[in-house]
Amino acid sequence: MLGFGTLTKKVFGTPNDRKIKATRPIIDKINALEPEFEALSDEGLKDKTTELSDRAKGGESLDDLLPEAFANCREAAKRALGLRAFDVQLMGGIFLHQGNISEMKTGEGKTLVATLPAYLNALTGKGVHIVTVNDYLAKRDAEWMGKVYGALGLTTGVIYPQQPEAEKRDAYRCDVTYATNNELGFDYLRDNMKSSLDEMAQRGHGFAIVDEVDSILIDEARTPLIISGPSQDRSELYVSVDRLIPDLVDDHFTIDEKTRNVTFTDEGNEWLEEQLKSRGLLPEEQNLYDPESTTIVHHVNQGLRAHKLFTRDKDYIVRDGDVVLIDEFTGRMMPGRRLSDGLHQAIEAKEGCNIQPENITLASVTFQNYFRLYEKLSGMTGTAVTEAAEFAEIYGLGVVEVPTNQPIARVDEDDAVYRTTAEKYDAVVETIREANTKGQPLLVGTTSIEKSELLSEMLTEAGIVHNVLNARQHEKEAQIIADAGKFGAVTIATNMAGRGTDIKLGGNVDFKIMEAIEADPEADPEEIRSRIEAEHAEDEKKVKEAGGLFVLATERHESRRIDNQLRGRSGRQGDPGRSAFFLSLEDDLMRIFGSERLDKVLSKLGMKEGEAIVHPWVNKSLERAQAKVEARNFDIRKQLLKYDDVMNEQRKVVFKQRLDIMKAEDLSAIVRDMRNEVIDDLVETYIPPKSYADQWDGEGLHAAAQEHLGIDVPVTDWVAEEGVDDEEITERLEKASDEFMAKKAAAFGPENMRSIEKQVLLQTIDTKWREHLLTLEHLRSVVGFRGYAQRDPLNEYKTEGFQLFEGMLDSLRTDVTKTLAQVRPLSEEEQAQMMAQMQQQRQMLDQQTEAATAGAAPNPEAAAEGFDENDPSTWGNPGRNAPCPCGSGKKFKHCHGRLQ
Ligand SMILES: Nc1ncnc2c1ncn2[C@@H]1O[C@H](COP(=O)(O)OP(=O)(O)OP(=O)(O)O)[C@@H](O)[C@H]1O
Repeated sequence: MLGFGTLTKKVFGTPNDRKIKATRPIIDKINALEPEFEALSDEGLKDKTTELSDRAKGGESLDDLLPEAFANCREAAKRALGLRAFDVQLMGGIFLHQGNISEMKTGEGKTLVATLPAYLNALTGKGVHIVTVNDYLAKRDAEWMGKVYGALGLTTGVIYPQQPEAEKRDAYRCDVTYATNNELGFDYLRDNMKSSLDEMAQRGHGFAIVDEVDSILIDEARTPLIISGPSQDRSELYVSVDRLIPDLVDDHFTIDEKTRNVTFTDEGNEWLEEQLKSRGLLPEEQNLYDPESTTIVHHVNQGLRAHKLFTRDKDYIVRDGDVVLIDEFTGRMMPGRRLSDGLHQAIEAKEGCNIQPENITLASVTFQNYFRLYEKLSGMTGTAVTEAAEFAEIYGLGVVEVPTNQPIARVDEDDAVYRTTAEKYDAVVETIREANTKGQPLLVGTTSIEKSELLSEMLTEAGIVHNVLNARQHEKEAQIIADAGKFGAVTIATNMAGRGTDIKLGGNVDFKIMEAIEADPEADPEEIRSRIEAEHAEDEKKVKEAGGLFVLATERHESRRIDNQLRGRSGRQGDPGRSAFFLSLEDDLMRIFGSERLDKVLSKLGMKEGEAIVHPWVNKSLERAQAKVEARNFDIRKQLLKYDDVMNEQRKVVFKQRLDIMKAEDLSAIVRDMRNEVIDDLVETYIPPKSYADQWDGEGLHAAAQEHLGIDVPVTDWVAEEGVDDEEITERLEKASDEFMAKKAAAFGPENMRSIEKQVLLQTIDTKWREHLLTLEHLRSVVGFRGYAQRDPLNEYKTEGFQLFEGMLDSLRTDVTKTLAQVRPLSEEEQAQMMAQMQQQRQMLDQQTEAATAGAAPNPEAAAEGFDENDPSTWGNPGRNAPCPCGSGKKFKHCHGRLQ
């Protein structure tokens, strides 16, 4: 019987059906244009691009241009790749252009789909970014689809790790740029650490098409991108905080062993405030709950955790003066691993070890916030519906299911559950043997490199010839995939065989042709081509008769999507195929999340050794377990985003200001405004409003003017004058400092002065912003501990985060004014010294950034590594006026530089 819901869907159509129907007239238009575009010459296609682009720039809407643009792009792909986009692909492209997520089943040709909206949107002249999950795909797609854009007269770029700066900038200036989410995010962060516009790599964020959108915007969204570097030495602080901890008594704090958190009681807080003040760790006028106290409170918390929650020889050991962590699951030492947020340093202080500098965040952004920078965002995936709610909530993206071109012919079997891992693997090997005997190609999915190798050993023992695709076999990836669909092939893979792994039944014909040409370079390539194509058709037929590709998975992943992706390597473009999951009660997912009920039911059903239970109920129960994990992860991400939103708003303000400063020719007005605000503040401090003249502190103001503005003016005389008020004094100070700065500008030359102002502004913003990031991190870890249990930590974080931000802007003004008041032309000697220092710093930062980008912990010693004062080839490019790296004490130009 049909439920009421199903019935109404049948009568009115689902919202998805309606969206699909709405594209029909557009697709008809594109199809009707086909003969007209077929008739165009190759040049004609490019001319069409120029025409469409002119019309777009002239104000015609992209929606109006869509049919012609899609028709042109389809024609170009036909000529360049021999692929004619199917109607469902056009449909997927329309949804992308409209800023949706197009859900298209695995193997439906999403790579080609992306070219349609990318081309249309690139007509505006703003670059389009196509985001892939890994570097291999970015490169593959840029090369593959680059032919289509080339035929249309557009340029294609690709971004990759450690790319030379100039090349990277060019790639971003292409019409369409392929890149991974990691590279895009890091480039954005790095750009906002640059000091001039032409050093910036990216040129804005117009339209992005995120391929495999759920993996990028959902799986990876939990880990923020971070560029870090070492901070200043704060060992003294750790030691002073550490001395305080043993004096705490039991009713000062509570400990929660489960969450590994500590909280101070009201009494504890009172005691702490007093102690911190008496030890000079907290200014007298400051309260423990002031936002300014965040950092010290954070360190006290970490000190307390170090003492009460971390036990020597259980959680860590002390070896050669280092604190080395112990893995709680394996009991092994983890040298080199460090606890974050100053906790490791707190333990070092507790053990009297050397305190190593902590790494601080120089810049950070979550993928969620990076992608929200784009004016228009869209995505593609094989499997989004499981996360539709999250896409709508966080990114405002709708998900539309696009029908498949051909009905899916793959048979997905119910899971087979065994009692033990050993029984499972026995069954896996047996099943592989059966399929292999009839020649059906197999892709066997495993969850780790170790497991893939273990299974490989078993197959070798069983005498089954096979290939292994895992990170160790990275180099041979393309070849292994090209062979995986051949008659009788067995390929064991980790989840490297996921998105983008395009396994062709009978093998990859292009590879076969290439091989044949290489084997016989004398022969006519065209002849080889037609011969191999004919042979390949036979191979393909044979494999189809054997049942197509069989995907056999040996474990379920935490996320349903990853499982579906693995299944989707089979049954592409309507091909026959089969998929099955073999599991055991000892699998991680079953142990951790499989409900006890499952266990009971299975034993009731009476599992016998070596026998599997296959029942749809088991599948449902497992999916529920997976859904639970997904829901938990979703909550974590939402929480992360809420906290990150606070920083995100501030980051946007700061990055925008930076950009404005970089763009500005002349910042003297801004700098003067800052100076005047500082003067207002000074006058207000020393000559309080509505106060009597005898309360005025002329001497204080005199000293402050000297310190902050660099001017020595007779303030004490001024305040003694008859009829002089605060306004008058403010004006005199403004005038005096204007004159002082004007003289300075004349000494430097106006042009130099403008550039000094710019550099000082940028550098001060950067320093302040970094300090602020650190304080925000600390704030985040302390809001939860605050004694006010009834307050919402997130709200606390928002309010205090805002106050800290305002405080940062205030101190920014003061610092810029002070620094500019102090700058003076340098002697040649000083200049040389400074240049050398700056260069060293820059090199160090670059190296650290690279290290952080590569995912490795930045190693402060790395900068010195490789440098050898006896070997000029290790010196890089020393400045001509810098001290010679050989250590002679002479300038480079007068020493080794002379040799060049
Ligand atoms: N219009 C077309 N006509 C014929 N073949 C096509 C067409 N579009 C794509 N294909 C082929 O379909 C295969 C799958 O393409 P692609 O790898 O882009 O799929 P996908 O949707 O990205 O799959 P997955 O996400 O599972 O990797 C490729 O071999 C491609 O050449």
